[in-house]
Amino acid sequence: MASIWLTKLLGSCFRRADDVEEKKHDWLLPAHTKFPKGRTLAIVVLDGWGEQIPDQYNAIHVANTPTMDALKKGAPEHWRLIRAHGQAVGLPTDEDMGNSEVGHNALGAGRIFEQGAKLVDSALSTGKLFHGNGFRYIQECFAKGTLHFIGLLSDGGVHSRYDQLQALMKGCAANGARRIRLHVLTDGRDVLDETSFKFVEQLESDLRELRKHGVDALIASGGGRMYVTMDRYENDWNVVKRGWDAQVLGEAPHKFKSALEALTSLKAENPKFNDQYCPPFVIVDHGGKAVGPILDGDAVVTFNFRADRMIMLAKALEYADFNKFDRVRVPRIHYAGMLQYDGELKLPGKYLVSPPEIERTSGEYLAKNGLRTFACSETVKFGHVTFFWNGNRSGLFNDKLETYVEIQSDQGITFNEKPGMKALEIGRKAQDAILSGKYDQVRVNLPNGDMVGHTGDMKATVFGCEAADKAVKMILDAVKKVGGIYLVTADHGNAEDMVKRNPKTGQPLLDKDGNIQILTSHTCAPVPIAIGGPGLIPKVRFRTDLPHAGLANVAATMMNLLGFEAPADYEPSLVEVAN
Ligand SMILES: O=C(O)[C@@H](CO)OP(=O)(O)O
Ligand SMILES: [Mn+2]
Ligand SMILES: [Mn+2]
Repeated sequence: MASIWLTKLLGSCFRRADDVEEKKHDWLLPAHTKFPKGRTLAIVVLDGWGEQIPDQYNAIHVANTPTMDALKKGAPEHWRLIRAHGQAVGLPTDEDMGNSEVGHNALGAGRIFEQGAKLVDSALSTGKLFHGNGFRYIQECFAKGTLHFIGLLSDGGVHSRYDQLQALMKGCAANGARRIRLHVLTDGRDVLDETSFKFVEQLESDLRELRKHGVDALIASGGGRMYVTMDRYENDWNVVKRGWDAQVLGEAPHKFKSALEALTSLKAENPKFNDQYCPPFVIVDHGGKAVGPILDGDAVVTFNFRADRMIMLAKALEYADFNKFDRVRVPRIHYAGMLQYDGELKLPGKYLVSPPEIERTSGEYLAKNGLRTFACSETVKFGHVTFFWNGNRSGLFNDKLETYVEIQSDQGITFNEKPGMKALEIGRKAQDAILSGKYDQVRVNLPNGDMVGHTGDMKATVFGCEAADKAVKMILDAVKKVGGIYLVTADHGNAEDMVKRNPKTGQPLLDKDGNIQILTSHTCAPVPIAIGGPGLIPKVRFRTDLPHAGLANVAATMMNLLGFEAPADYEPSLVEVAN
């Protein structure tokens, strides 16, 4: 008896040891038979830098960008285009433009995951959303409290989509919500400027419909996404505070009877009015009382599926211990995010749809294989090369092997005011990291094409692209000095197209006053990828058998360039060594 017991025990010990061994083995990347190890690899992501018709509305084409132009001459062996939008990055359709979250997720994870937009679509269409724990949690407040929705009023599909909000409101009403308040953030960044009017009209009509069915449903507050609530990476907490005051406290410098009146009056008052920077406003009743502050016993849903610009608000709503601004009054609420926005912080704790499970990212593999990584950008893009790159996971995998450096972004300005942004500082930090010999991978994001492109200011965007090009040169020079390798790419298009075009002719579209319609959003354009540097062994070239490759093919490429085979389930590497 005892010996059987002992055999079993020993057996299980051995099995456990085997399992551990297997786990460890899983993480070890085999050495590549052709690509050597030990060459510093610089990875540069030009944010918002796509390939488009080379005309006067293409800021990258107009800009003087000798470094990027020289890389292009390496085509087709060392320069090519890859997909950065639609299904290639896990978005619902090929009509969906790319964005930083899905772009950097794909770059870092080496595989295509169904992204938030798609997961929410399916949770809504199957009705699964209304049966989950997150929904039950907010539902507990429906009988006595108000249900508040806070999010981006847009159909851009980058942070949110209006049809999802519609389905959510309807579903909540059908499942018992009796009082609903909307706290809207106007867009103008993923959609054309001043489309806020159209979205507010649509929302008012949907709320009227709900009221007909006995639901007390109203817009309670509003503000522009870049000035109210949707800051990211803790660049400027004042942005979140402005939103808090309007949404929670029911206080704002501007008070109106309706959201449409708010937009119309604010625009009439200020010739520079635009959707992105609309000041905060509160809707009041005839007695001047805010119609929907967030109170004890209420439920709150942040309906954006994208993470970065919801995390700060999620912290303010969820953390008992919070010192970023004076919340004045902290209501006891049931709060759920559309998704969980940060997998490491488990923030928020309750959510309506489970986020994509982006695991085994390249960053984690590199750390497990002892490679040393340096990642850097300025605040507004810092999380892109860290948090997004690592599958929406904050923090380091290994603090002995990784260094993440954030350069503080300018605060309180629109980036056309200082279009150079911190590109040269990022270039300098990358240079130092490369020359130090302390890192195997040095990874940066250069924000100009995107952040300045979003302002719609052509001249400033041209300047910004030139600054980014200079930073690329600084990095390439350092790579040259240490005999390293570079991989330069982008996460999606933006600066290469500054006007809305007729899809058939490619000519710019005019608005009703005859002015060219400015495009502030991302695009569906492919993006360049270039490799090179003295560390690249002879005869390395891009494969020609992957014409539809996208951002997800970059991680395996990078692992090869570092001397490793990529995991078998990663999208294939773009490079080969010719015979
Ligand atoms: O600024 C943002 O939030 C988006 C556009 O909505 O841009 P990016 O995906 O490049 O971060
Ligand atoms: Mn981007
Ligand atoms: Mn952008």
